[in-house]
Amino acid sequence: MTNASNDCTPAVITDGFTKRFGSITAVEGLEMTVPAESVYGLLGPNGAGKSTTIDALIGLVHATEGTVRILGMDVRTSPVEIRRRTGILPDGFTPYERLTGREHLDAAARANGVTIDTDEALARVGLADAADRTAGGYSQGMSQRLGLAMALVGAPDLIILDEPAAGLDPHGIEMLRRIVREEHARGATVLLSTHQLAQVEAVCDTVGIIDDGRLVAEDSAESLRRTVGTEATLRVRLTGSIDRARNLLGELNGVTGVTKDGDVLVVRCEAEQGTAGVIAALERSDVGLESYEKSLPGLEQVFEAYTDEQ
Ligand SMILES: Nc1ncnc2c1ncn2[C@@H]1O[C@H](COP(=O)(O)OP(=O)(O)OP(=O)(O)O)[C@@H](O)[C@H]1O
Repeated sequence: MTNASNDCTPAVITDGFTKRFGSITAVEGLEMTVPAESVYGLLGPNGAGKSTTIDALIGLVHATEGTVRILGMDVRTSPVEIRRRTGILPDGFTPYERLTGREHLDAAARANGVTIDTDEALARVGLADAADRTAGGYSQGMSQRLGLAMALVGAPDLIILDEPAAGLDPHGIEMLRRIVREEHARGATVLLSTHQLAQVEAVCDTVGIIDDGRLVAEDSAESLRRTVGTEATLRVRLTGSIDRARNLLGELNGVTGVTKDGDVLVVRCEAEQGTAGVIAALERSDVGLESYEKSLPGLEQVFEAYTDEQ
């Protein structure tokens, strides 16, 4: 399959994409750009418009207004070529009950005009032992694993995963993350849609946040974190006097607040760099530093800042 790394055309561009269902506007004027070779997380609360957007990318719904381009091609005029170069795990994937896992993969390979090592493809998603069982007897997590294996058939340039962690146990989630990283490393673009922040935090380098049908933020995960502040927090345990430590740190440069939370001292610093000074000051003093935990702004704060979650 064509390697997407040959050019830097964005893997997905939507221009003013709007989708209405009767009087309901599911998505409005979406301007989304998924850079080539990125791992892009489309994040949003329930009903935000994620699935409608993904459905438009994969040709399941047609735009009421605007355009959608995948790998440089318009979804309306090049559906076959786009389909050939794109792997899809749809939301709530359900396999054919009467076909085995192996038969599903063989069918996907035939449809893509490629030959694959079916055993290896099934082993990669942890289904080696269930290869010859009919999928009607698969659990939700096993079905999801099969859907993922089908999305990877033919080493597509763009892999679109809608709520890929649904039904997966912790081992399955670890497998999913490993596979996303491996596909990214071979040059594929991965677009995953989810309302689970942990999935995005773990693998995505670029994030789009959709809320109420509109893209409210899109940037690198790092830049988005910076928009909600650089403040770092230390939670410190001491063997000595917590009040003495509080007085000591209150005077320190770069410290914006010192409070008590039970027997834990909570120290807020302007930036991460300031935390080293706090630790050094505590170590030099006689307050007996026992342990500390550091936390930085995460995507959770970004998500809260950009969406009006109730
Ligand atoms: N076929 C449809 N007919 C009518 N309304 C629809 C249809 N599909 C989606 N909608 C509406 O469009 C809005 C966006 O729905 P969508 O499924 O795209 O959200 P989502 O972000 O994927 O949500 P979730 O995380 O809950 O899956 C919702 O208000 C939904 O009710």
